[in-house]
Amino acid sequence: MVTLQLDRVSASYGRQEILSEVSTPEFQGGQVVALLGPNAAGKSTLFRRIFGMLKGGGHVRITGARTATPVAYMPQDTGASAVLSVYEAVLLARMQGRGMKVQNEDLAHVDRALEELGIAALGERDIGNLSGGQRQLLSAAQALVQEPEILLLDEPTSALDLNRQLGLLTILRRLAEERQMLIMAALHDLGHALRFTDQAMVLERGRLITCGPTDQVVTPDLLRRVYQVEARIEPCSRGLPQLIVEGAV
Ligand SMILES: Nc1ncnc2c1ncn2[C@@H]1O[C@H](COP(=O)(O)OP(=O)(O)OP(=O)(O)O)[C@@H](O)[C@H]1O
Repeated sequence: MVTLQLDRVSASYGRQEILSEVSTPEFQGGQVVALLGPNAAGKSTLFRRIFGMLKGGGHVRITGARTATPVAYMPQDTGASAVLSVYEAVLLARMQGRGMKVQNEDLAHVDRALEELGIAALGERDIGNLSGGQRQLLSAAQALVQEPEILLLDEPTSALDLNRQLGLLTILRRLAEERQMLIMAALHDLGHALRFTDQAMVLERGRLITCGPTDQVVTPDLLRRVYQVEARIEPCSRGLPQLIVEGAV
């Protein structure tokens, strides 16, 4: 089973250190981990560091991977400038690192990713003409079609309507279990974190301030200290944890 552990991971842009000695316990395939923290805390920077786009101190330890490139990364902003159809864009993502000889299996994976994310009907559309939410679902399809063992998602639901937010998070939860994939998602919606993730890690000004089971990490105290909001967490009528924000501190 794939595992990911951060050991005193640091990262800088030029001389400015952004991440400082971030260490975590070992996360495992099948888990969904929320990466939390206020704006500019360093969440995207941590993803770039894990993905290998940024170098820095410390170690990103990945063990038990079946493939040479086990990590896929869905960045936050996905401007689409190339003249490609949605289908072609997902196929191109699929072929990254696999050469250009497209097999039937690759096409089947593209179909499945588009189907799973509910955008199969957009296959022929030019990626330049998609709405923000459609583009976000396309990015998720481009990441999933690579069959990653570790999937890093930077605010994957930020442009989606409520129904699609729940839909995407439900699919990710299921895929993590079915494929024993480790998913790490940066989220600003702490209610979603409570509902859909097993573990949570919180960055503040580039430092990890807490990490553990989400229901032990996301507490009124954390919301007050880190996010400066007063909030309660209560079970909804279905017994699921619900975050009720009362206001700014
Ligand atoms: N390419 C870059 N060059 C220089 N500084 C950068 C660069 N990218 C990000 N930063 C800075 O690094 C810090 C962390 O940014 P990062 O995008 O990692 O935060 P974040 O937690 O993802 O924020 P948000 O929730 O607002 O998306 C910020 O102060 C940001 O201005």
